[in-house]
Amino acid sequence: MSQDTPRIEVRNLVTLIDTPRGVVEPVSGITLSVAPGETLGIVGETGSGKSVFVRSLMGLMPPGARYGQGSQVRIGPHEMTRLSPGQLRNIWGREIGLIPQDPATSLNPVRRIGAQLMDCILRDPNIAPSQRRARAVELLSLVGISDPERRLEVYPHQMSGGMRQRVLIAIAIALSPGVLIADEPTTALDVTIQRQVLDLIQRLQEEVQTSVLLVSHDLAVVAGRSHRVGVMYSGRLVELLDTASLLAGPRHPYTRGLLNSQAHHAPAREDLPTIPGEPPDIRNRPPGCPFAPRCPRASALCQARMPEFTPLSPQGATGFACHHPFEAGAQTSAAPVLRSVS
Ligand SMILES: Nc1ncnc2c1ncn2[C@@H]1O[C@H](COP(=O)(O)OP(=O)(O)OP(=O)(O)O)[C@@H](O)[C@H]1O
Repeated sequence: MSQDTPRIEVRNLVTLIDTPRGVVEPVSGITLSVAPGETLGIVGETGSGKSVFVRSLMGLMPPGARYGQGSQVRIGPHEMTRLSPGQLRNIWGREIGLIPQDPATSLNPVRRIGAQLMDCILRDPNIAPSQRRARAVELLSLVGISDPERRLEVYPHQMSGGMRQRVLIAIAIALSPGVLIADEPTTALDVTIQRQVLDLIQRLQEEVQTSVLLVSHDLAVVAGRSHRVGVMYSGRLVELLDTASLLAGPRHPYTRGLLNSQAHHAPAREDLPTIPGEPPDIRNRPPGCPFAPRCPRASALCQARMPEFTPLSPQGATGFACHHPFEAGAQTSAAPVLRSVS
């Protein structure tokens, strides 16, 4: 596999979930790839399908969920949609590491930090049993935990939320996976700690050339840290753009609305409207573009037909799905606000 081969390659990913009220499709035809050493941000409102998407990438499907026909998810050399549970468990940690949302519930409360780290380290055939403790100390130092020898002996409740999140990052990188998925890694943390944790993920990404998928409902969190940003709406990828284009003026009206709504980070400004209305219920999606009912530019065409993804660069590394996109670079008044917070 060459240096340039994407580490993550997703083609037409559809995730279906059987529910008592019928089948729902929280992830609906997503295609994207992530290069070695690249950080791709994934942003979308609550319920847009981000969590089901990242779990589908890992083969960690919710109960009752399955891949739609023709879905492809390649992580490194593995086609995830075809693996057995045993094969998947072997890949988790080695090829793909997950930094979960909530450090408070993701660690075992009754086991010491060192023991939890050791569970991962002992899966590494290159680390001799006599070196495992040293490796645990090294990992805690790497994620910026001071006095690591002593911290191996403590329980999760004896650490702050930010420190627990660092431990989870140490666990995620213990086997040096080529891909790290950070699913809302800072939602549960206060703003200063948020920044430190994001800095840490970025530093690890740069030092080790990991590919990172950084998932957040908050565009400001991903904008300053990602090479490209994918915008999800109602289970679909509506825009995929490089960060410079995001700040210069996105093409999709939803991305613009999202950008404008980020003004909540700054003092209220009347010239930055938020998006009126609610996303559609996925049990009852409109036939055309799911954003049409809220979109100021929507026409009869949008109500009737879902727009195709229009690629703007080779292999669809960037593009948008909209019948009435904004002109490239057409300014939005929110970009300076976003630039100042990321
Ligand atoms: N196990 C499930 N059974 C049925 N529907 C589900 C299941 N899990 C998720 N969904 C639905 O799929 C949609 C997407 O959910 P998902 O949790 O992926 O959104 P999200 O963007 O990650 O939101 P949040 O930021 O709140 O986590 C939602 O409408 C949700 O109700």
